[in-house]
Amino acid sequence: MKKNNELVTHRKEFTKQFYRHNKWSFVAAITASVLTALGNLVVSWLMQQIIDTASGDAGTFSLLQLAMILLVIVSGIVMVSVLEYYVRPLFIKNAMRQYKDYAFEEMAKKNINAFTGENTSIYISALSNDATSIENNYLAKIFTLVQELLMFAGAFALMLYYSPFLTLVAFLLSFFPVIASVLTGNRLAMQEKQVSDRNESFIGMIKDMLSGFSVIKSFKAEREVFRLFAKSNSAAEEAKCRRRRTETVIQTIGFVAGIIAQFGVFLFGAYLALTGRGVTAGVVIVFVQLMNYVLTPIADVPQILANRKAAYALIDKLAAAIRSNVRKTGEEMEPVLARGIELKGLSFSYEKDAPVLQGIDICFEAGKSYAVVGGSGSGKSTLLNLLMGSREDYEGEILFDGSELREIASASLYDIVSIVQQNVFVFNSTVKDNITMFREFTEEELRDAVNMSGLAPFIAERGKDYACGENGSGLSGGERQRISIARCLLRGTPVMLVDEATAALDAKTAFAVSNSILDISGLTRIVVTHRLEEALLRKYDKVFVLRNGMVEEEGSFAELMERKGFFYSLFTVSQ
Ligand SMILES: Nc1ncnc2c1ncn2[C@@H]1O[C@H](COP(=O)(O)OP(=O)(O)OP(=O)(O)O)[C@@H](O)[C@H]1O
Repeated sequence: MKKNNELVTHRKEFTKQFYRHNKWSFVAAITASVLTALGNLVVSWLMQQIIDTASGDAGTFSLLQLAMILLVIVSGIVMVSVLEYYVRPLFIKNAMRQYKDYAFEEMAKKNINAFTGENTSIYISALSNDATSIENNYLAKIFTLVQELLMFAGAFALMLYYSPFLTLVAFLLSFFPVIASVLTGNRLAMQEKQVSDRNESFIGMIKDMLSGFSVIKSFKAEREVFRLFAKSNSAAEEAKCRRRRTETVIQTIGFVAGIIAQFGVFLFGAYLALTGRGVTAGVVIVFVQLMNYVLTPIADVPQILANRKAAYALIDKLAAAIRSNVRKTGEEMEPVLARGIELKGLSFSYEKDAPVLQGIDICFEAGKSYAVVGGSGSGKSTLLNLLMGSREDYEGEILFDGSELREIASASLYDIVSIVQQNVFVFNSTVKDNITMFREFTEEELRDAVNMSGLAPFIAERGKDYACGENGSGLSGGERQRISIARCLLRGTPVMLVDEATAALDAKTAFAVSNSILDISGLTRIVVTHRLEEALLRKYDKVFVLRNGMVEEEGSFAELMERKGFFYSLFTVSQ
């Protein structure tokens, strides 16, 4: 029950976006729908008047007067159409733009590592196919719904006014279409959700195929991958096919039941007119027309409501995905580190009963530099990721100047720490944009970051407006890493985490870059490294040696070497 309420609250946040700063176009579009419905009803009334006046039955107006009324109505309909032309697309455009903008803003609140662990296809599908479905089946249908319900009520009132008896007959004959609609409506919602789920898998498949294209080619796995593609493609098309079939069934049942009801009224009305029971020819013809206005909503409304339900399911799916892996808002902090970062009894595991870090007690003092070394899988990257606030499900404490990491607001945390990672994402833009991350910095700040990261020769040769290409396709691995280091240096955070940042650089550049990072004074540096180079290791204030998720040894390079323990053997093997 609580979960249901939460779902509805999250959904409301999303549906609110349709109307935010968009109320007037919504009201105008609804007004146009109301006027269209009224126009249609008045046209029916006019038709009855014209037929009865022409066939000699007593009418209230002369033919000339009726022609004048017709002129007024037609002008009115044209004006309403013009209003509709402007406001309906305007409402839908703003609604969808705001909906997607909101979804993106909410996605940006997720944890720093959220999209490395989650299936991202759900978001791509939600902002493409699902959004189109919501636009067509939910938003555009609001106006159809209003128009049809009004026409239904108006037609029913007019029918009662013309002949209560014939209305009763019409009511009984409408029973079939009502049953038919209700029976088929709900199936559609279920099938729409299935279409969305299959689409999501299909997008995931395409994403994998494109990202792993070089692996597929080099392992000659095209056939095998094509088989997977074809399976996923076929499943997505099957789901759409089933939905289309259900739509056809709904339409056919509605059509047949409608014909039975309409002709039943027509024949019965004709009988009443011929036997002189107070029903004119005009009334019979108008009844057939009004029956349309009654039957169309009976056929459409359950389908529209089912589609609304389907759209809600799509919104709920996106809302639930967006609400997971979100860092809760915490306290604001000054962008400084005065004392240091303390880890107290820190333990963490990705999966139950498989600890990756166990009972770690470390103090990183402000302004000093630390190396974290250890064998592959010993938990080095996990430690850095935890310091970046990627997870909150650790045991023990991570204290920044005494404040628990979980309680620090994301914005404050990333003003204090920044990370240079192994895998560098490069945007399809210039080198300068990739270093500044599209923000403004002074020329001097930029020059310093470029010099320290070892990018200066590259920029001197290609210029800072050099286009990096999609995901840095125009750059070497080393150049990408230098961009990442420059990015981090430019941010100027008091804490810099470095995860194997120099792995892709040649030995000489790697040494120069590491050296310049180690020479910055006042910066707290925690560097994960596999490169066990004495000249560099001697520059760290302390080296922490991890083994099976625990701190096996700690001390300066000289102390560790003297101890002749685990580090000593790691170091000597690597030389
Ligand atoms: N997202 C994850 N889900 C589950 N297990 C993970 C995840 N990331 C890492 N692990 C596991 O946690 C352990 C520690 O990994 P981590 O990347 O922290 O080690 P590392 O010391 O940085 O290794 P390397 O030097 O090879 O990069 C490994 O056994 C790894 O398989």
